[in-house]
Amino acid sequence: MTSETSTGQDLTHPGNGQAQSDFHIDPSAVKTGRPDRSVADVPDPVIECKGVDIYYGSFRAVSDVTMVFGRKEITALIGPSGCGKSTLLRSLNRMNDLIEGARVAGVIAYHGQDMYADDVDAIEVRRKIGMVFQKPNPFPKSIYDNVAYGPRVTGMKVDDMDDLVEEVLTRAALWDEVKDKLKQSAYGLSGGQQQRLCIARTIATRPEVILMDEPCSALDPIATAKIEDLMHELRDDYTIVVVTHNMQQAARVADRTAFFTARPDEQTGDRTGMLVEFDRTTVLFTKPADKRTEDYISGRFG
Ligand SMILES: Nc1ncnc2c1ncn2[C@@H]1O[C@H](COP(=O)(O)OP(=O)(O)OP(=O)(O)O)[C@@H](O)[C@H]1O
Repeated sequence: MTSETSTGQDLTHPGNGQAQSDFHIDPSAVKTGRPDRSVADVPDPVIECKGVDIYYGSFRAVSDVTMVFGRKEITALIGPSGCGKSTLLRSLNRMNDLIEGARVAGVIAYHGQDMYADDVDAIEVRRKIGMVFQKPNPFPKSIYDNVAYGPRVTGMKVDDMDDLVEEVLTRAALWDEVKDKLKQSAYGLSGGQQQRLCIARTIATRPEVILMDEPCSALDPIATAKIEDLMHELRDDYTIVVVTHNMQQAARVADRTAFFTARPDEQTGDRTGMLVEFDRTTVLFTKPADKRTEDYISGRFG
């Protein structure tokens, strides 16, 4: 079988030109990834990582990551279990601060400012850089109050909360499904609806960046497709970073993809995560520069 992307690249022959019957990426997924939008050669940085190491106590979980997250782009972090994707993601809005013993070395800058500098307020960082988790985790409150919660507790100036709730739920592609039951418990929603509510809750405080940690892994394929559609909608206004185990999902949604792997740390012997390759998604999936990337995306590793 020979399949081609919209750019005419042969997806069954990634990288080295050898036929691979076990190539796991659905070529049509790559083809439909970003047909409507070209991706700049160089991202316009919102968040920059420079020589980032992340530790849990003395264990170095992530080693020497240097990469940028581009404005109004979706960046996917992929790689085998334990390579530090979630650890890196959590460091991008100082969520790791909440984990005992977690520590970041190197620089993570938000619009050029070191977000770990002494005078930076971690709460403010998390307001600008929100996070959506793997398992939908609405508060035990009404649908309305889930959305209103963030603006209320952060003291955000809101002219009309009803308007904000409607706007945000509309933006999260949920309004039509919930507009007649706003006062009902969020727990009455399906998993996919709950996840869209969590996205609504995140954007209610007007962040610039949304971090998503495997946002669809607890969802069925239909709910997953809705979240992916929503991500496509949101990228017009937000910078999104998504951790996913699902390579097809990275190929479908992401402008750029970073592939990580884990290798024994030269200093400690522990397995530490490292960035192998970071490129435009279509390039990474069709012409990976590194053999390890090629092995991973072709299903021969991890
Ligand atoms: N809270 C923690 N305390 C100590 N070690 C941790 C903690 N969280 C993660 N780790 C370790 O850090 C390394 C990276 O884990 P992380 O969860 O970031 O990887 P991952 O690539 O996201 O994995 P997965 O795909 O399985 O979710 C692993 O060795 C893991 O055991």
